[in-house]
Amino acid sequence: MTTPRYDHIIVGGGSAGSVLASRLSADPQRHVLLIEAGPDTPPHATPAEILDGHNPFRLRLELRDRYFWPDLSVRHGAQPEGIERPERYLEQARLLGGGSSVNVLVANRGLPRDYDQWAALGAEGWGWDDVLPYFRKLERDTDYAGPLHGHDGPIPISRVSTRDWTPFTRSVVSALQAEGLRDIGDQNGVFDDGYFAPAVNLEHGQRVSAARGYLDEAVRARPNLTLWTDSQVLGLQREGTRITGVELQRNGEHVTVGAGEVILAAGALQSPAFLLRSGIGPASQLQELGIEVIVDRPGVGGNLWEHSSLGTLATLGDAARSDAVLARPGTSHQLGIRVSSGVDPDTPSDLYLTIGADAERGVAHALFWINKPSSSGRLTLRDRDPASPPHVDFNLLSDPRDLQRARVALRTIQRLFKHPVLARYELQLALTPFAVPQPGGPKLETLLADDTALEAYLRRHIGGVWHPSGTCRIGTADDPQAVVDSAGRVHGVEGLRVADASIIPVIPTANTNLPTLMLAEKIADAILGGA
Ligand SMILES: Cc1cc2nc3c(=O)[nH]c(=O)nc-3n(C[C@H](O)[C@H](O)[C@H](O)COP(=O)(O)OP(=O)(O)OC[C@H]3O[C@@H](n4cnc5c(N)ncnc54)[C@H](O)[C@@H]3O)c2cc1C
Repeated sequence: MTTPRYDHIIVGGGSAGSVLASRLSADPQRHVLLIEAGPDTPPHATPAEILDGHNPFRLRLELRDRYFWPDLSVRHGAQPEGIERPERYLEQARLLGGGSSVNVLVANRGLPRDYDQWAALGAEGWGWDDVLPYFRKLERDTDYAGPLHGHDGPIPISRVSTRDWTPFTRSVVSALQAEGLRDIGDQNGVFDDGYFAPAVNLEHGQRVSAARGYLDEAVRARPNLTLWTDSQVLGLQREGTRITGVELQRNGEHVTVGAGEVILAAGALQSPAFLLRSGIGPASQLQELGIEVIVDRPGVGGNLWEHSSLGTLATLGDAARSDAVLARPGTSHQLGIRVSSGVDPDTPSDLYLTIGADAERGVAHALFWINKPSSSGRLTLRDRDPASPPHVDFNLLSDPRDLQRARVALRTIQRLFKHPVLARYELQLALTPFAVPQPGGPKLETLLADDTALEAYLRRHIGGVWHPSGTCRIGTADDPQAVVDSAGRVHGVEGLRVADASIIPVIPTANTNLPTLMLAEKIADAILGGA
C-alpha cells in the first residue's frame, strides 16, 4: 500500500521527534507525518504509571515489556583483551515521548563549556551563546528567573523544595559542607561545583514528557499533522543518493510513504542503524555485510558516548529509617552533587553524585556517574535484518582517566559516609550495579582497600545511565567522523536529516534529555528558516 506524500516524515516520536512534529507542523503549509513504533500517550489518557513522577524506577522494573524495546543487549565496560565481556539488556523507550516518557526526570542542561566544545569540534553555530535561546525556549522554569531561563516553554522545570529534604538528606548536606561544597541552588544557571535540589520536569507531581508538553490537544488537532503510533519503520526508500520516503509496518500491513525529506529521530542506537542499513557508513563494514555503499562516512556509529556509573546500597537501621521518612514522595530527586575528581585539571566538574535514603524500601543509596567522560565506543550492525538490534559497545573505562575518576567517586562516597553525621547511622555500603540495584554486593570499604579487586569489579560491573549519544555527530563535510551538518542534514545524501541524541558531538556534563530537546528545537528552527 502507498499513501500520500508528506513534506517531512519524522521517524521516532521520542524526545526529539515530539519537538520536531510540534514545531514543524506549526507552519500550516508543511505536511508532517510522525511515526512511532510504540503506543500513544494521549493527553487525557496517559497511563498513571507514566505520569507518576515519584517512582520512575517502577517503569523499568515492572513494565519493561510494555514500554521498552525487547531485545537490546549491549556491552558496557572495556576489559583487557582475553576477558569475556558479558552483554546486558539495556532499556530504550518504545512509546510516544520516548526516553522522556520513562526517564528519571532529571532536567540538566550541562555547562557552557560543553557547547563551546561542540562548536570547537566543527558544530558551527552550536556554542553556548547559540544554544542558550533554545534551552530557554523549551522550558518554563517555575523556580528561577533572569536571562538564563525561559518562562513559557512547553516543559515545566521545578525542584523539590529544600524545605522537604529529610533529616537524612540534611545530614548528607552537613557532610558535603565539610568537603567545602555549598548549595548552588540553580544547577542550570550556576556552573560551579556544589550540591542542589535537582531540576526535574514535573508539574503538580506529574511527569511532563516531550509528548505531553509538545503534542497537546491543540497541536494534535492540526490538519497538517498526522500521528501514527504502533507503527514501525523498517527502512528508508531511495533513488540514487536521494532519500524519498520510508517503508513501515502498520496495522499488520506493509506500507510505503513518500516524503520531501525524512528526519531520523529514532534515538542514538537506532538512527545510525537506519543509515548503515541504507549504505551510509564506513565502507569496509558495510561491504562485509553485503550492503551496497551509497556514501562512505566512517563516523556513522562511532563516537558512542555514555556516562559510566555505579551505585552503592546499604540497609537502613532504625535511626536512619526514621530520619529518611519523606514528608512527600520523591527520594531520587532530593539531592544532586556536582564535583571535580581532579584527575584532569582541564576538565573540572566531571563527577555527579546522588545520595538518598528510602524508608519504605529500607535502604540508603549513593550513586555516581562520570559526568564528563573520556571514553567512547562504537555501534555496528550485526546483520542487514531491520529486526536485528545493533551491536553496541560503550567501551566504558577504556580511557584510564575514567577508571581513575570512578575510584575517586567511590572514595568520595566512602569519605562522606565516614563523616560523624553519617557515621552515626552505621551504614555498611555495598556495591551494586546502578541499573539493577541489588543487595549482597562486596563491601565498599573492603574493595577500596584492594586496588586490583576494585579495578576488576569496576571493569566487570560498570554501567551507564541510559544516555547513549553521539553516533551521527555534527561536523563539517570534510571531517570523516562527522555525519550531519549544523542543520542535521546527512553529508553526501539529499532528503535526509538526523535530529536526536545521535548528533551530539561530545556528551555534555549532563543527563541527555534536556540537551536533546534543545537540539530538536534548534534543528526545527533551522528547517523553518529554510535550511
Ligand atoms: C530509563 C531511562 C532513564 C533516563 N533518565 C534520564 C534522566 O533522568 N534525565 C535525562 O535527561 N535523561 C534521561 N534519560 C535519557 C533521555 O531520556 C534520552 O537521552 C532522550 O530521551 C533521548 O531522546 P531521543 O529523541 O534521542 O531518543 P528517544 O527519546 O529514545 O526516542 C526515539 C524514539 O524512536 C522510536 N523508534 C525507534 N526506532 C523506530 C522505528 N524503527 N520505527 C518507529 N519508531 C522508532 C522509539 O520507540 C522512541 O520512542 C533516561 C533514559 C532512559 C531510557
